[in-house]
Order: sequence, then structure tokens, then C-alpha cells
Amino acid sequence: MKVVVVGTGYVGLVTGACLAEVGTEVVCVDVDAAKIGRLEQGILPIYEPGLEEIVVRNHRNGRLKFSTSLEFSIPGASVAFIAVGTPPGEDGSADLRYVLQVAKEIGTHMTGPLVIVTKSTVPVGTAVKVNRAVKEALQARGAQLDYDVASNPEFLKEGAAVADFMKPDRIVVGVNNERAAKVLESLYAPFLLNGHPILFMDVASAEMTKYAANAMLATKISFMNDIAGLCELVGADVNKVRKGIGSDPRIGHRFIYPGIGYGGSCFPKDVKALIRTGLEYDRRLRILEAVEAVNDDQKKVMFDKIFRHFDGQLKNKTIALWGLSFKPNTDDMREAPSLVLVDSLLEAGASVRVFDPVAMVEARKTLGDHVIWCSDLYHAAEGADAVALVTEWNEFRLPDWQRISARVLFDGRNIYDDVQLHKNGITYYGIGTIQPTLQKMITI
Ligand SMILES: NC(=O)c1ccc[n+]([C@@H]2O[C@H](COP(=O)([O-])OP(=O)(O)OC[C@H]3O[C@@H](n4cnc5c(N)ncnc54)[C@H](O)[C@@H]3O)[C@@H](O)[C@H]2O)c1
Ligand SMILES: O=c1ccn([C@@H]2O[C@H](COP(=O)(O)OP(=O)(O)O[C@H]3O[C@H](CO)[C@@H](O)[C@H](O)[C@H]3O)[C@@H](O)[C@H]2O)c(=O)[nH]1
Repeated sequence: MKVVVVGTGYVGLVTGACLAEVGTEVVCVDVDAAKIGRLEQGILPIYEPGLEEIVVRNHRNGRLKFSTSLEFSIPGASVAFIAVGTPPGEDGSADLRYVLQVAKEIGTHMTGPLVIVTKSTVPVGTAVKVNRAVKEALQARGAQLDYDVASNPEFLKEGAAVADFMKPDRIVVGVNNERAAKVLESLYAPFLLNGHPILFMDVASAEMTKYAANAMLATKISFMNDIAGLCELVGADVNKVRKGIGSDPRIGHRFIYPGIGYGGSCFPKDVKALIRTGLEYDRRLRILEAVEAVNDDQKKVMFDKIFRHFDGQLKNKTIALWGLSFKPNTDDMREAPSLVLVDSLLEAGASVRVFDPVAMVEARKTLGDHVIWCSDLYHAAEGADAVALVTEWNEFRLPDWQRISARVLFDGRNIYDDVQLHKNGITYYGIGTIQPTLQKMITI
């Protein structure tokens, strides 16, 4: 089977490479000619563990091709995935212009029967718009070709994208007829060997499933961040509370880690878009409004702790940041909480030294020369008054504290052991853990 994937970002490139890996003939198409040129040479536009290997291997063996031309790529394809961005518009709604542009191009260039699949995250009703755009483009050229429009939202996580795609918990497919279902079932058959299901449903439900999944995960995180804030006030330790509640299988251990707020290209924008869809139907999604508000506040929590610790005097203070990306194992800086923290620190007059294992090139595009770029965690900590752990990269987990002169540590992801840090003479602030002032009171 031949497949065209339009858009070679996180989703499109991973989809194309993983489909090629199991034997499908794939052409990945993108308007960004420089990106396509680099991909042809085996240079990837993003850092994603395991991706380079399968891209290069399948490109070499000829199953994975790259092109800037949908016109030349689409003949002979049975499936066309639309995997372009759906960034938030000014009112928070998903901007569908790229999706509909691609739909129009597909209608303009398709030459035979085709299943057109939206893989981008799109609000309910988008498949209808895609259908209309394809139909109009076909009519404009006087062509009559069979096609179906299906919805197949993607659930991969950045940093684990290849593993998530190769071994999905489930594959959700929204279809209008049996014909499209059969094509997609055979395309995905190699990924279902681990027993996880392909869930067929109507198109609107598939589109909604994606937003509901991300909204639920974001809700779990904001809920825990709210509880973490209360833990600090009452003198409880959220790490213990997390284990205590996670052990109930109805709650589960995953996605209940407090931190400095969720970031990335999905949760913030998808929560916004779902709230917006609610408003279009005159229905306020009050839980999600709170989820978003809690997250906005959570991104400021670490700065507030630093500010209070230094009695509001951050001029002439140097703060070292460990990690910049919105989560480990990615260089994605979209909506990264580190950006909010850096802004606040600079505004308060602090100087900021930063190190991230892979996101520095990407981060430099936003932070420029406003921070001091360092070569590793120890270099970042050199001469710093405090260290702030922002992203829980593995290489930050076991530092040699003897090499760190700063006597205060702000742990934005609760990865360190406060007792061990105290032994090393370091004052420790976690998120939702027992704070130093209260620790002293408890000791007294
Ligand atoms: N990033 C994720 O982890 C993730 C996971 C699941 C779903 N999604 C959703 O998938 C979609 C894509 O996300 P992403 O992070 O891969 O986006 P991205 O911004 O990384 O990549 C989008 C790509 O589409 C290309 N493009 C734009 N218009 C085009 C056109 N007309 N023709 C060809 N190419 C075009 C861009 O050049 C870019 O390379 C979004 O809707 C997103 O919400 C993302
Ligand atoms: O317990 C947790 C889990 C995550 N996070 C934060 O939440 C954000 C998102 O993390 P994660 O979900 O792991 O990464 P994404 O790549 O954004 O993946 C989410 O967004 C994708 C795009 O829609 C979906 O496909 C995935 O299923 C969904 O997990 C990051 O800032 C994390 O630090 C927490 O604060 N606490």
C-alpha cells in the first residue's frame, strides 16, 4: 500500500517513518523545502529518540521518500494523511487554515480512489470542512473520483513518539463507511500485534476523543498542582500523597506528578481549543477553565519561591537553570515553563545561567543573549546563588553535590531527596513538599 503523509513535523515524520518501518511505501510531503532537503540527507528537523535511525534506514531502502510536491507524490496512493499544524488562533480556537489548504491541494492533485485522513488535532466538524474543500477542488477541475474522509487522531508523546506509535495503547479511527474502515484496518494491522485495539467510531466522536484525552490528562496535572499548593500550606508532602492516591487503580500513578505546569505544543493549545468549542455551543467548560488558570499560575510558582527566598532581592543574584525544554527527551520549546521563569528572573534583575542537554539551539531562538549559555550542569551552577531544576532530564538526577557551590536548590519536578540535600547543607524547595520554613518549625 502506498501512503502520502503531508506535514513532516513531530506527527507527520513519526507517522511516515513508522509506517515505512513495517513495510508501507511512504512519501512524506512538506512545504518547507529546506526541511525536505535536510531529510533527504538524513538530517532530522527535531530531536526524537529512535527516529533518526528508522528515518535513515527506510529512506535508504527506498520505502520512505521525501518531497515538496503533493502533485508528484499522490498518484498511486491509497491513503493521504493530513498531519500539519493546528496552532491556536487569537480566540483560542484551532486554526484550520493549513489543514484546509492541504485538503484543497489533495482535491486538486489526486488521481484515483483515496482515503483522506486527518491526523492533525482538529475540532469536531473539521472532517466535514475537509470533505467540502476536496469536493470543491475536484469540481473545479471537473474530476469525479471516489474518496472518503476519516479521522485518526494521534496520541504519541514527544520524547517517546516512536515507541508510542509502534506500540499504541489504542488506535482511534472515525469513519463514515466500511470501505475506509477496511483500508485503515489493513494499514494498521502490523501495529496491533501487541493486543491493543483499533477503535472504530463515527468521525465526530473520533475528533472529540483526541481533545477529551488531552483535556483529561491536563486536568489530572492541574488537579495535582492545586493539591501540591495546599500540601505546602498544611505541611503535607505531595510525593507521599501522590503515591497514596495513585495506588488506587481507579486513580492510577500516571500523570499525577506535580511540577511547574504543563507545557508543550498540545495540552495548552488543546485545552484552549476545547474551551472555545464549548463557547461556540454556548456551553462553558468550567473545569477546563480552572485547569488552564491553575496551569498559568503554576508556571509562576518557582519564581515566587526564588523571589521569597531572596527576600525579593534578585538584583546581583545568579540563578542556574537545569533544563529548558518542556519535558525531557525533546528539544521542543513550545510553551515551555522555563520561558516564563527566565522572563520573570530577568525582569527581577537576576542573571540567568542555563544548560539543557539538547534544547539549547531551539531555546536560543527565543532567549538570544539574555541568558548565559553553559556547557553542562556544573558549568551552569558555577558562581550561582541558587540552582533551579526545570526539566527532569536523566543526567540531572544524580549530581555530585560537592561540585555545586550554591546552597539552595529549587526542584521544579520533585526528583531530589530533600534529606540527602540537607546533609549536603543545601536548602531544598520542592513543589508541594514540606518547605524549609515549615521544616524548621517541625524540628523545633
Ligand atoms: N507534537 C505532538 O506531540 C503531537 C501529538 C499528537 C497530535 N499532534 C497534532 O498533530 C498536528 C501536527 O503537529 P506537529 O507537532 O507535528 O506540527 P509541526 O509544527 O511540528 O509540523 C507541521 C509541519 O507541517 C508543515 N506544513 C504546513 N503547511 C503545509 C502544507 N500546506 N503542505 C505541506 N506541509 C505543510 C510545516 O512545514 C511543518 O513541517 C497538530 O494538529 C498537533 O496538535 C501533535
Ligand atoms: O504527571 C505529569 C505528566 C506530565 N506533566 C507535564 O505535562 C506536559 C506534557 O507532557 P506529555 O504529555 O508527556 O508530553 P506531550 O508530548 O505534550 O504529549 C501530550 O500531548 C500529545 C499531543 O496531543 C498527545 O498525543 C499525548 O498523548 C499527550 O500526552 C509536560 O510539560 C510535562 O512536564 C506533568 O506536569 N505531570
